[in-house]
Amino acid sequence: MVCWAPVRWGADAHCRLLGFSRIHWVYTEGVAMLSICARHTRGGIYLCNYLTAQRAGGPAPCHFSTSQPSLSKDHRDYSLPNVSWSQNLQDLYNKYQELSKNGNWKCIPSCSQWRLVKSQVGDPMEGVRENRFFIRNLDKDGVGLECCMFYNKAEKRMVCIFQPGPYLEGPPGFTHNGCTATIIDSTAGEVAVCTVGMAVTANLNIDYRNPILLGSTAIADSMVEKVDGRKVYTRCTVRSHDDKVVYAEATGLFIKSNL
Ligand SMILES: CCCCCCCC(=O)SCCNC(=O)CCNC(=O)[C@H](O)C(C)(C)COP(=O)(O)OP(=O)(O)OC[C@H]1O[C@@H](n2cnc3c(N)ncnc32)[C@H](O)[C@@H]1OP(=O)(O)O
Repeated sequence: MVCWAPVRWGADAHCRLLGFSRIHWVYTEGVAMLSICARHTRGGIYLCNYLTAQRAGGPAPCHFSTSQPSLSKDHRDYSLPNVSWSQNLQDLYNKYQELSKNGNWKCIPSCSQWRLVKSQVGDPMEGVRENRFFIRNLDKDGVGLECCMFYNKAEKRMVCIFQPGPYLEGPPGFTHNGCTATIIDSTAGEVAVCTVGMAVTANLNIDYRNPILLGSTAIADSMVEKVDGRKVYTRCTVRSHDDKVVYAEATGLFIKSNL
């Protein structure tokens, strides 16, 4: 069975989770979302330049990254703790790892997938190209998004514990709302995909309740509310690590892929 997956967080892991044997990587939102959301970050500008250069067939700018992975390198699992993690993030990670021991929760690995793919469905970057894991697209630990997702199949629920870094600044000292939207979209999208198979976002409504301080630890808690044919209705709440502050509430509609 073939799974057509967009370049997303853990898509590879999910395809395996869902029992797909082959994975074809399809370029979808990467460039568009990077140019909107990541433009505000130094790394984002590098990435935009890099992707623009690639599309034009030229070389990547040399300032893109000093630790740019090579295609032959093993993939790194970005969901593992690193030194930039705060104690709060580490504590939450430990909590969900503990909950995973009885099998109710499952930690979702996130990989920086770099694959050689050929255009199969009108890929705008035809030929050989490189794919990156969008929500963790800065190689340097701690400057972008540090995060890890946990899935609960019985509850049709996905949580993403995360810590936004300084390159994700919107209002001074606080997280850009585009970043929060990305986390919500990714977390809700993941639970939709885990529930029905490949699906894409058709609609996302977000109420931003409170700003998220950069460097703080938060949780995006998403669940599937209803499946109606190809339509998957999800709900997501983003709150502080101690559940005291609600940062955002969202509903999302995902449509199961026909492919
Ligand atoms: C591991 C991977 C994680 C995945 C996370 C995914 C997160 C993403 O960012 S995905 C990328 C961003 N999203 C996209 O690119 C999607 C762009 N849009 C599309 O491709 C299409 O519009 C698509 C697929 C959503 C729907 O098109 P299509 O397959 O033709 O279905 P269509 O017949 O129009 O709609 C199916 C049903 O959904 C409803 N629907 C579609 N869009 C909407 C909408 N925006 N609002 C409400 N209802 C909608 C239709 O009314 C229809 O309902 P019904 O069956 O009751 O008549």
